[in-house]
Amino acid sequence: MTVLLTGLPSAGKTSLATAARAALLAAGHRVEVLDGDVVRRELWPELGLSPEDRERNLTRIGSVALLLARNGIITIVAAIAPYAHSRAALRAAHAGVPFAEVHVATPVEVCRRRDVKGLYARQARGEITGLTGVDAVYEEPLTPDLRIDTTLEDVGESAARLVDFILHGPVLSSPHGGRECSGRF
Ligand SMILES: Nc1ncnc2c1ncn2[C@@H]1O[C@H](COP(=O)(O)OS(=O)(=O)O)[C@@H](OP(=O)(O)O)[C@H]1O
Ligand SMILES: Nc1ncnc2c1ncn2[C@@H]1O[C@H](COP(=O)(O)OP(=O)(O)O)[C@@H](O)[C@H]1O
Repeated sequence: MTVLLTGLPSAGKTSLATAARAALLAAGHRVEVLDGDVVRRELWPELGLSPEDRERNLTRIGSVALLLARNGIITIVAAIAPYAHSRAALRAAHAGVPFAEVHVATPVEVCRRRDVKGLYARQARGEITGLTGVDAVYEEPLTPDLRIDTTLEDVGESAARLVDFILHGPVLSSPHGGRECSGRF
């Protein structure tokens, strides 16, 4: 199964992926995390943040995710993935392999307060432009398989909901592997 965690910078994607991985490993599952920030640095440092490169980034992540997922590894992708059409393409590429889109739906004001990497402050000071959710587009998922607003819970609570969804939610529980195989996409 591939699980895409999509959301704004500082929404909580990396924290949730890391905590969910630990819980799933402890329960005996095989798990990998593909974090946008990490694969960009280690696998394709030539990609920037233009719309074309963001699309390429998700396509490449999707290829790796599919290899892992179809070999029985729970693959958690933590990426901003700002474009609805790129996310739909990722889902479509998983034909026959369970796939779920999880919107880490933390509001931009909360993300700005967290500002883990100082990006919101840098954008406000005019040092960078094209920050997703501020002056670059983030197309909110309209029908995600799961939505997690991290505003009112801690990482452990949100991660527990994510793990429960992965192990017991409709995607893996369905005899057809969730809606990916339902013909809607
Ligand atoms: N302008 C701007 N907009 C968005 N993000 C920025 C920007 N500049 C740097 N960064 C950092 O780059 C990380 C990009 O992560 P992704 O690969 O997940 O992005 S994308 O899906 O290709 O849009 C992203 O990682 P996360 O903070 O973990 O989400 C940012 O830390
Ligand atoms: N319920 C929660 N889920 C995830 N992160 C949370 C939550 N509550 C607070 N946070 C904090 O929000 C920040 C999210 O940062 P990070 O995971 O790096 O975000 P992203 O990968 O989306 O850029 C972390 O400092 C984390 O501790």
